[in-house]
Amino acid sequence: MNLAARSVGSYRVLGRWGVPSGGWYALGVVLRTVHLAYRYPEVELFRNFNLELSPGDVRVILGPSGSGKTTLIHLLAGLLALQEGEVWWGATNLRGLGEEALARLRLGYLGLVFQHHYLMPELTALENVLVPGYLAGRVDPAWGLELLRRVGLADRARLRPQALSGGERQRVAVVRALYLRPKLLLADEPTGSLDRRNAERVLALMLELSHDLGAAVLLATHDEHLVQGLPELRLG
Ligand SMILES: Nc1ncnc2c1ncn2[C@@H]1O[C@H](COP(=O)(O)OP(=O)(O)OP(=O)(O)O)[C@@H](O)[C@H]1O
Repeated sequence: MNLAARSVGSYRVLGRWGVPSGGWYALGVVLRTVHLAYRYPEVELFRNFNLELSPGDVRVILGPSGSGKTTLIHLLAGLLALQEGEVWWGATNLRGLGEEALARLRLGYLGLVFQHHYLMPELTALENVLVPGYLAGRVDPAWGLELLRRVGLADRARLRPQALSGGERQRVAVVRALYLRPKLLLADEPTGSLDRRNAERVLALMLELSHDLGAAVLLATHDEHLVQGLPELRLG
């Protein structure tokens, strides 16, 4: 698979044009970090971390185990309290948002994929895909089925996770994350528990579907080989 040949949108660096933060400029930005820093008592993970994603952009966060990838994804998702710096989703600064406002915003704005699929075992593949729809009051089985078809799983829609392969489960998780057409997809080692062939397939489908739905993608992984050719930032 030649990922380098895939359309990955534009790659821009914060401050390249010296444009000030906020205002009209923020409308075209899906995710922005400004001087982000994080440390645990024993270790500083990153400092002055600046990142900007526009609609359709794809960026990889590369780093070895323990370099802070998961911590960074959690900060960007608003799942971990900020220490220093800012995280913006479009024109909204996450700092100062209450839990309830953040949860409401997250539902429509953000898709999340983790190494583990976190599918609900008692629900079918299609029902799992529809879970965000129930939470947001936007249940559309035809759309869920269409997305499953896009990742080659239309004939698996009525099966429960235990009847699916690892790669199939992860494709369902990707579809669930994209069901509400989020502006931003954050993926933390989404292929970490798959073999090479399945990892490549899941990654390719995730990028293709995100691209078609207009979502910017930030993907954290330690696997340099898998993401060769995609624009990257390094931690650690
Ligand atoms: N709650 C915590 N308290 C103290 N240290 C922590 C905590 N969570 C993570 N760490 C440390 O911070 C560092 C970064 O952890 P993190 O999980 O973000 O890295 P990672 O790059 O995602 O690693 P991996 O690829 O192994 O999942 C590690 O050294 C970890 O031990």
